[in-house]
Amino acid sequence: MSASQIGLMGLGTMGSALALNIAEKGYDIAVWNRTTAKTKDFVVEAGDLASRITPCESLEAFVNAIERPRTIILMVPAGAPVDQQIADLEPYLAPDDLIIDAGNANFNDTTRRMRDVKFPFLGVGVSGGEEGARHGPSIMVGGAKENWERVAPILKAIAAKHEGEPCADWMGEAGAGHFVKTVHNGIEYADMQLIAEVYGIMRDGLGLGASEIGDVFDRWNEGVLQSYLIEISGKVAHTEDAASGGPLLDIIEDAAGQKGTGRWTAIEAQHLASIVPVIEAAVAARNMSARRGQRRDLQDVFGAAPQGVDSASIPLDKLEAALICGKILCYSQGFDMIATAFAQNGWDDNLPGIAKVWREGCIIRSGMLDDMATALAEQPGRSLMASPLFADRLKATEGALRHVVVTAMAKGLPIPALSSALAYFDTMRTARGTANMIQGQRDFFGLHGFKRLDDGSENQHGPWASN
Ligand SMILES: NC(=O)C1=CN([C@@H]2O[C@H](COP(=O)(O)OP(=O)(O)OC[C@H]3O[C@@H](n4cnc5c(N)ncnc54)[C@H](OP(=O)(O)O)[C@@H]3O)[C@@H](O)[C@H]2O)C=CC1
Ligand SMILES: O=C(CO)[C@H](O)[C@H](O)COP(=O)(O)O
Repeated sequence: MSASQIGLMGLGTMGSALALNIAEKGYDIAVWNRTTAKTKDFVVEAGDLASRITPCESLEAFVNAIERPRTIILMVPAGAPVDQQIADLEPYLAPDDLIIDAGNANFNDTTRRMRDVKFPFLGVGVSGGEEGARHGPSIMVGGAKENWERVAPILKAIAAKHEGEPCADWMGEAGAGHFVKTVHNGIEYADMQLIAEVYGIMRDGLGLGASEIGDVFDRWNEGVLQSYLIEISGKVAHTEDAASGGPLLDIIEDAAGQKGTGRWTAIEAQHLASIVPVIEAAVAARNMSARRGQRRDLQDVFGAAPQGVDSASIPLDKLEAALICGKILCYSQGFDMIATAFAQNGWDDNLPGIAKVWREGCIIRSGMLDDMATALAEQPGRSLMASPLFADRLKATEGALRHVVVTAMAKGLPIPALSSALAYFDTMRTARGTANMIQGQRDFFGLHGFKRLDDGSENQHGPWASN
């Protein structure tokens, strides 16, 4: 067989799907996996595509199977496995061979590797789960532009397409690709949490069954909320469990797992002094979900909080509008965070380009992202919330969000992300805030100084009243 055009290491869920996608697009690919048995199984399961795949049992054979200058994709867990794979490859590589880390790396690690790895290196975020990797993911590339240009044809070929346009693009230098993927995942957490909260309102407040809730999500998926996450939420709610004969959703433990990318977004937001409270609320909510024992204990102490809500008091169209409002606010926070990080890192940001790459293939793909790409292009440097289209949508839905938050909170239904979205909106649309009190307190106890509004003078102090 002639040399493969590309190599891929790590034939897990994502790597094997990506390798098949690459082969299907007409590229010859060499593959290697730590556990050799999986490599053998993979080729058997590749069917007709096996003719384009060169399975390798040793790293040396793998590297030698790839045409030079080589391109090698790593699809292994973040952290030490990536460093280990790079170190193991090093003795076999030539100086112009390109390594692509396509896993969910922490962008700080990617920036470090970009500096320390002796070979051209790209940090690439891939989203879409197994199905996306197999048939067209969203691909966010970071690193030197000339390295992106080396692999752009193949990455664009395997990416999802929006009206023919590939959802794969260069996000910027260094760790920019993995940074954008991290914020994507932060938004993914927030979007999922907002959906889970309206599910909770329907289940515990309105007393709807799983299948009825599935119908609601199906209907919403025909409107402004059309998205992959709403679509799969409908499917999850409709699924019956053969063993119990009831909805599968009802017997799934209410403790969410997490691999850490949402947490990375929240941590990075704090480093940047960026404002992503809905994402932070979603990460906290996953953490709270995992404390099942503590929640049971506190329910014993205080009694169960959720009370039924009169169905007339939260009509489903208001709930839909509240979700639309919360979603716009959380995406707005995510885009603001990317803009802040890119400015601090000296990377050129292209927020409309990022929204375009997210339109198809990724977990947060939705109709709304197309509108966001347009809105962000119309007003560069301005928050999505202030764009004419989304300002109008916020004005049209803000009342519903307020109504749902007030009603749900009055009944003790937990809605950390929805309520945080509303608090963010109210804070950010209030020109005269309350931090003058904090500045007064800081100066009172620590002489930290304040700025006067009347004459603009800085670093002013009391005197403060003594009683
Ligand atoms: N699953 C998903 O939906 C998505 C995952 N990702 C990211 O893609 C990457 C891979 O995830 P996924 O395919 O789900 O993971 P899997 O657990 O399915 O597969 C992991 C792969 O990495 C290999 N591996 C694990 N540890 C090491 C190591 N120390 N050295 C060498 N190889 C190792 C495994 O080999 P072996 O067979 O020997 O165990 C296996 O091939 C991760 O970074 C993940 O965060 C990104 C987007 C979506
Ligand atoms: O990157 C992804 C999708 O974009 C992965 O599915 C991600 O690993 C899911 O994250 P978590 O396990 O933390 O929910």
